[in-house]
Amino acid sequence: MTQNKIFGSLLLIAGTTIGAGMLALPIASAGLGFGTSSAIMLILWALMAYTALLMVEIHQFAPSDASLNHLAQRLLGRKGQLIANSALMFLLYALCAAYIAGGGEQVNQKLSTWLGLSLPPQAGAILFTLLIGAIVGMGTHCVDLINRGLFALKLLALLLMLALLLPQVESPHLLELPLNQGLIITAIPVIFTSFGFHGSIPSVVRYLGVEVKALRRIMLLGSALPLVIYLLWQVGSQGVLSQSQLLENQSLSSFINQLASVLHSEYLSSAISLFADLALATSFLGVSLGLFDFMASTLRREDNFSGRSLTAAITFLPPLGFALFYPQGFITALGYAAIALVILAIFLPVAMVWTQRQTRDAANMPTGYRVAGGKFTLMLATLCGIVVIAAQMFS
Ligand SMILES: N[C@@H](Cc1ccccc1)C(=O)O
Repeated sequence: MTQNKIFGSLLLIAGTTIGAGMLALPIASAGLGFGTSSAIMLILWALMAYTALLMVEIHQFAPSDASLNHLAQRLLGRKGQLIANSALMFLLYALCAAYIAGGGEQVNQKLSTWLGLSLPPQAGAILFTLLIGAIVGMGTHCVDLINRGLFALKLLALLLMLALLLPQVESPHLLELPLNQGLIITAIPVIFTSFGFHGSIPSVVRYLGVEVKALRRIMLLGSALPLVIYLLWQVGSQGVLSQSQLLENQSLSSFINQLASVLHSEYLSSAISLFADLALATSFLGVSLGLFDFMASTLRREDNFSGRSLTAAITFLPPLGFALFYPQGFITALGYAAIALVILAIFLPVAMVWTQRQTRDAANMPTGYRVAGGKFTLMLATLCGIVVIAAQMFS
């Protein structure tokens, strides 16, 4: 196993995590203040890193090409497999819906500033979906090539944005107290989704092989990197805008415009807008390709033009429908994604580890690697998952 592969896997995990959800962080945590929102971020990061380690514990006794579907079936039976597949489908649909709504807002914004067109909000969503849908329809190879290029650009735009934004921070903004503690409830699900990446764990295991030590390091570092970047992004955005200014903007494009208007730098506004566009495009490409492949294998359509068109329609029309009804539904859809993500990234890993530990102990098999904390931590993680779902239901 080369250092190169480890580095590649780290980037894969960090790259899936740092998506358009990051754009929602300052909007969703508006009114909470920097201190409270950072504390929530730390807790949710620890939760996600813990369950990623649980997945490593599960993968160690399975073939290196095992998918989530396979693991759920082996450890939890048909019912577990059904739950895993339904949660995955719901997660991918909700994320696509969020990305289309967010991307649509950005496209509309561009059309009005560049061409002076003022189109209904739905037009942007349709254009954005057609563009990304056409790329996904051309196949994995095409998505891979375009995604690599956009991904590299996204990282550059991110670094540039942070480098320009951080010097403008005014520390008094960062010390503001929460305006309303009740806002925590709306913030939790969105922050939780922004730390999600668990769908990529099987791909990393397949790529690296079942190397427990390396996998553990990758899960911890690959999720810690987004944590650092998110905290810097929060310092940047919450340090430039006051809590009440942040609270005024509940849509993506108005938040970006607001940031641009208080920052007296053309470059910085362009870097933020460029990063937002790239984050939306790469997230949507990655997630919709996942959904497309999932649908293609579930429906077993043939791989010809009519088969692919039908799969594309099933992949893109439902989330587009959502975005047409709720053009400002970016944050809302990210919140709903959290429900499915709790099932996939908390409940399933906990249930699978629980079963695996019990069967191995009962049969006196070697324990192998076990994540620290025992039953208590498994139950604590489950409780946190219930809190996230409850927060989404009541917000
Ligand atoms: N973390 C991603 C969302 C995501 C969740 C779960 C799996 C994959 C992606 C984002 O910020 O956009």
